[in-house]
Amino acid sequence: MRIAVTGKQGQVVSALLERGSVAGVEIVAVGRPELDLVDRASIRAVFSQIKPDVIVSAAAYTAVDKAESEEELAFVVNAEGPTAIAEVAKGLEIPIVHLSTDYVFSGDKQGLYVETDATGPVSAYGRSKLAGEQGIAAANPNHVILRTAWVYSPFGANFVKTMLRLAETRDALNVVADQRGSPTSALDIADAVIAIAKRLSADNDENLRGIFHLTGSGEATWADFAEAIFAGLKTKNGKVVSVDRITTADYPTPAKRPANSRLSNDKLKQTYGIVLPDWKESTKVVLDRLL
Ligand SMILES: NC(=O)C1=CN([C@@H]2O[C@H](COP(=O)(O)OP(=O)(O)OC[C@H]3O[C@@H](n4cnc5c(N)ncnc54)[C@H](OP(=O)(O)O)[C@@H]3O)[C@@H](O)[C@H]2O)C=CC1
Ligand SMILES: Cc1cn([C@H]2C[C@H](O)[C@@H](COP(=O)(O)OP(=O)(O)O[C@H]3O[C@@H](C)C(=O)[C@@H](O)[C@H]3O)O2)c(=O)[nH]c1=O
Ligand SMILES: [Mg+2]
Repeated sequence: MRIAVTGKQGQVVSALLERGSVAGVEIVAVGRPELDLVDRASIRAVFSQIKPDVIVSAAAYTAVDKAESEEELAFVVNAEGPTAIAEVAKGLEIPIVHLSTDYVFSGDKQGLYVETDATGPVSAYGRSKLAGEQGIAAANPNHVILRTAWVYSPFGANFVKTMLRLAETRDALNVVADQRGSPTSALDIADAVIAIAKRLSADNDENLRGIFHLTGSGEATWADFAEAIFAGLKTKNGKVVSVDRITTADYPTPAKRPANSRLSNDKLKQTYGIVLPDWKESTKVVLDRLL
């Protein structure tokens, strides 16, 4: 099976390239310059040459704060581009698996978010990703939209790498303790995406299509996540960094973030039998590679 995935250096595309060889699946990464999400002509040209069985739409404008001042560009990259890719997939009669985000929700709900809950993004990034979900669903019924969250990995830019970098020069860090979600390893996402892509290309069942939540098991605040990272750092090289637990109000940012980002993964478990490992276990795996 051949999977075309958008982007070249991103976390999820990098994880797919690594995990694809383990799973015996050919992964073809398509990104700039051949495929630029702001250039519709490049989107139409590239996939018919690759002849994939499934397209994975992983490329995105992910700079959450910067998107507040570049909302138009975020919409082109996160909504118009992926919608055009879904149209291409429709023309090729193949499924598209698209990555979306917890940031499509407001964070005001008390419990876990399920797939049918009302969306209500509170940031430009979240609005652009929601528009992407809607465009894809309208363009190609043969789609799976995977809402994940708090992605980290040995690749690209992410919270784990930021914490380790800051730890080089600091003994204590202020980290928000009133936003709750589930850190998710891109390596675990890649394994799930490959399993889902295999099922989709073999089975037309419409129950396999639609929106699914896909996050690491367990939950944490960003402060909990930072503490787990620094616990791993201490074990590895003895460096001690303490976390001062602060509120969102004490950490002003251009973009608002949901206070509650916790997503129920029951639908994915029931439909596909997929459950991601606990975030603490996967954090250790990533720290082992980074340290
Ligand atoms: N990171 C996170 O915490 C979360 C991410 N997601 C979603 O998961 C998906 C994967 O995220 P992640 O791997 O972390 O993303 P990254 O930020 O690591 O990578 C972004 C990717 O998008 C590509 N890209 C950006 N702009 C363009 C463009 N104009 N044309 C072509 N490619 C472009 C980049 O290209 P290049 O290779 O050239 O740099 C890169 O490969 C995204 O859809 C994201 O919205 C969902 C929840 C959380
Ligand atoms: C660096 C730093 C961040 N923070 C806070 C800010 C923020 O609330 C939280 C996480 O910071 P980040 O900049 O990594 O967060 P952010 O870029 O908003 O992460 C999001 O990215 C997009 C792409 C998604 O789709 C989301 O699921 C989520 O992963 O931690 C601190 O409290 N202290 C710090 O030293
Ligand atoms: Mg960020």
